[in-house]
Amino acid sequence: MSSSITLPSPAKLNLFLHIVGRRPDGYHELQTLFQFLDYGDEITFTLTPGDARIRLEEPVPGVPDNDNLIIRAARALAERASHALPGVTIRIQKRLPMGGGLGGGSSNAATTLVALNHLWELHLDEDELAELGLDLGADVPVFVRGRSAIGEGVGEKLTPANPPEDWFVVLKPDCEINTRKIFSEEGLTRDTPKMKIAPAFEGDASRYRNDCEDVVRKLYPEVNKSLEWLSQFGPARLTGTGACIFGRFPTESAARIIWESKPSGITGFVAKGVNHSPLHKKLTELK
Ligand SMILES: C[C@@](CO)(OP(=O)(O)O)[C@H](O)COP(=O)(O)OP(=O)(O)OC[C@H]1O[C@@H](n2ccc(N)nc2=O)[C@H](O)[C@@H]1O
Ligand SMILES: Nc1ncnc2c1ncn2[C@@H]1O[C@H](COP(=O)(O)OP(=O)(O)O)[C@@H](O)[C@H]1O
Repeated sequence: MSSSITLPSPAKLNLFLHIVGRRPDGYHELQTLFQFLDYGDEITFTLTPGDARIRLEEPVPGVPDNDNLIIRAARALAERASHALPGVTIRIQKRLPMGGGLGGGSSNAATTLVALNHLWELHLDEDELAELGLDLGADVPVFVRGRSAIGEGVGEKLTPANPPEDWFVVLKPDCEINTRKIFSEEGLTRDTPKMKIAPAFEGDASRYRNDCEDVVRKLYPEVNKSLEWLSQFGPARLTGTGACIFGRFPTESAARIIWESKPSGITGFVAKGVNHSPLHKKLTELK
């Protein structure tokens, strides 16, 4: 087996996000529809026999290595091994904005768990990896499992879903949003009635909301302005707790026309929504 592997670490969108209650520990209970994008970071893992260290070739700017979810995921997995493991050097090509609601950090953690389970030949099954991932972040399990899904609880109870694989214009307003801050806002909607989730949800996600959107629009005028602009062309939403927003289009060319006309100074990208994670697709091709 090759001792080096390069794998995608895709973004997710929350096509809708309802807050349906609060747990005794203060965490919010959600109902959210996750879909992956065929766009994200890329991570290369190279085993280093003779050097037991788990290290990043270069730090992610602003994230100390010990806090980096890639390192934390690799260490958590290594603890599960019953024998000495070769070390690993990890290189990340970061494309996803941090604090964007695209799940970049969680996706990096999931790609690390899946990649090193393979390279280290640990044979943990999907349930075990998802459980390890949940300790790192609520969004990690859906990235480990790699199928679009409705998330309940804090996002860890997953029911597979098949939303249409539309094209998206994703815009990143010029601000970083802290998830904790949004969840502690007094004015946040926390009592959206729970929906009954049918298996293989295929409904029209644009009929549903993101309950964080009103609060985020009020606190971050940049997000409000971008949403107003994108909404002219069709349904537009916030993903997660922001800051990124997305508009949905039936074809790539329709999305690109809007992307080309965006106001100057806004960053972002055009990507396709996919119900099977590019991570798992690539891994299957390699096996
Ligand atoms: C909102 C979502 C939707 O996909 O995504 P992002 O916007 O972060 O991408 C996630 O549920 C984000 O979950 P998670 O990754 O665990 O969030 P963290 O940044 O660890 O949470 C920071 C803090 O927000 C609060 N928090 C988080 C999640 C949740 N369901 N209820 C909460 O009350 C808690 O106080 C927590 O300590
Ligand atoms: N590998 C990583 N990539 C991105 N962020 C990371 C990583 N490891 C830890 N973090 C921390 O996680 C926070 C949330 O990042 P991210 O998951 O990209 O955003 P969001 O949860 O809003 O989608 C960052 O602000 C950063 O401090």
